[in-house]
Amino acid sequence: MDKPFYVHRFRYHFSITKLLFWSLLFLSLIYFFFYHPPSSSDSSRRRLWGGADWEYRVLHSARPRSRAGGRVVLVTGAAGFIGTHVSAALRRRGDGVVGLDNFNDYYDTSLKRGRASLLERAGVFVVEGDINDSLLLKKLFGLVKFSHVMHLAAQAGVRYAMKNPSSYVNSNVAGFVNVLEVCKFANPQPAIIWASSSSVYGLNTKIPFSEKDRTDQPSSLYAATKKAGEEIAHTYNHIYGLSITGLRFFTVYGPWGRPDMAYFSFTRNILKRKNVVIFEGPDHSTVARDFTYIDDIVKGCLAALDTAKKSTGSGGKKRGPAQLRVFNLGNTTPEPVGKLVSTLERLLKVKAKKIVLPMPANGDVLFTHANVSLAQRELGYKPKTDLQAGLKKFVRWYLDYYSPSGKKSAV
Ligand SMILES: O=C(O)[C@H]1O[C@H](OP(=O)(O)OP(=O)(O)OC[C@H]2O[C@@H](n3ccc(=O)[nH]c3=O)[C@H](O)[C@@H]2O)[C@H](O)[C@@H](O)[C@@H]1O
Repeated sequence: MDKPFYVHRFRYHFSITKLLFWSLLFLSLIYFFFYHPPSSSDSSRRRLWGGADWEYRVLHSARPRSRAGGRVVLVTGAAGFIGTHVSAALRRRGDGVVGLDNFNDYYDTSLKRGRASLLERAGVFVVEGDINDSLLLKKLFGLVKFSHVMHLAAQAGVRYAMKNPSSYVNSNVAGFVNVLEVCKFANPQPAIIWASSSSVYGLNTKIPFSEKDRTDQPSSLYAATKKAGEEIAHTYNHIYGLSITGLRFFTVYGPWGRPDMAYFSFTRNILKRKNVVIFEGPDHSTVARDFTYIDDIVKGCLAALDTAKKSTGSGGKKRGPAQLRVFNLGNTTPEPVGKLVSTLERLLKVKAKKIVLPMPANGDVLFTHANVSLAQRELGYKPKTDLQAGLKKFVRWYLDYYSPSGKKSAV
């Protein structure tokens, strides 16, 4: 028997509604996943900072212990290796310190979180955010009158630049410009001390490397972005009167160090009985580095900050010439990578499984050696820790940190 007319009509409407419902659901899912990736949206990034409690923590951290003449320092890359040690040292002597770090996953983020917890206990709040986030930087400068910016946030590592070139441009060029842009409008403008690198000497063969030597032959994109930073610093100093000091660090090592660096990964591999690859130069020549211990670097950073003159601009305009400096901070005693390995073997009491390979064309240079006479004259910089003594402290920290009950050592 034929169904009544209204039954057909009802079925027809029902299937149209169903079709509409599923199409809308499908379209909204496409919109959600393709146009709204949850991890990269501005709003989700912004949720990491802001609010009354957050502001209180920033202001509390920024307060110097002695109100008269205390410095107030923004340390970018504060959860990084050098950033942690410098922040802790500034706080120990009574300066106001606010840290900033994006906690990216270039290496083990739990190590970065561990460093930030140490700083937290020392009275330094590490704001989670990116140097490319202008809103965040403006907010921080709106809350706090920073006298100095210690800009240590960067994409580090020489060889990784071949794998992820854009991260170097993003952090070391765009990020640095963003920091300087905010500093130029700040009132008062802060003095800026920032991390350049020994890698700017590139293919320079004149040794030891002096600040007067040529730096126009970078051998890696990492080096090129650090060299670009030095040129950018010149521009902001020239146009806006920002006082800027660049520090060329030479292969810095020590407790709470970077797992991507040779001394750290060699230690891990030796203990795990894995191979350790030692690069050699042409005709079996040794590759050497002017390995510099973290405590010497921290002293150099603090001296650079203490001798930095004030910026001269205001309201984004230059009012007079400002200080522009570059210093080598090295150890002055290059050591072959083979000696790094034999010292670690002795300290760890384990024989390394060594493999010697020709250095691949990966941006590495054969040799670094710092002439630090300028830093000695102007900053009173005098490195005191040799490789053996420095590695001993590193190994002690490493064994403690990675022991089952570890992760408690102080900076
Ligand atoms: O001084 C600097 O400017 C730079 O120092 C280090 O760069 P690098 O000297 O290459 O430090 P490591 O990665 O620890 O390498 C040290 C030496 O070990 C060698 N190496 C590294 C890894 C490896 O598996 N085998 C090996 O022989 C490298 O060729 C290099 O000669 C840092 O990683 C950079 O961020 C920093 O800017």
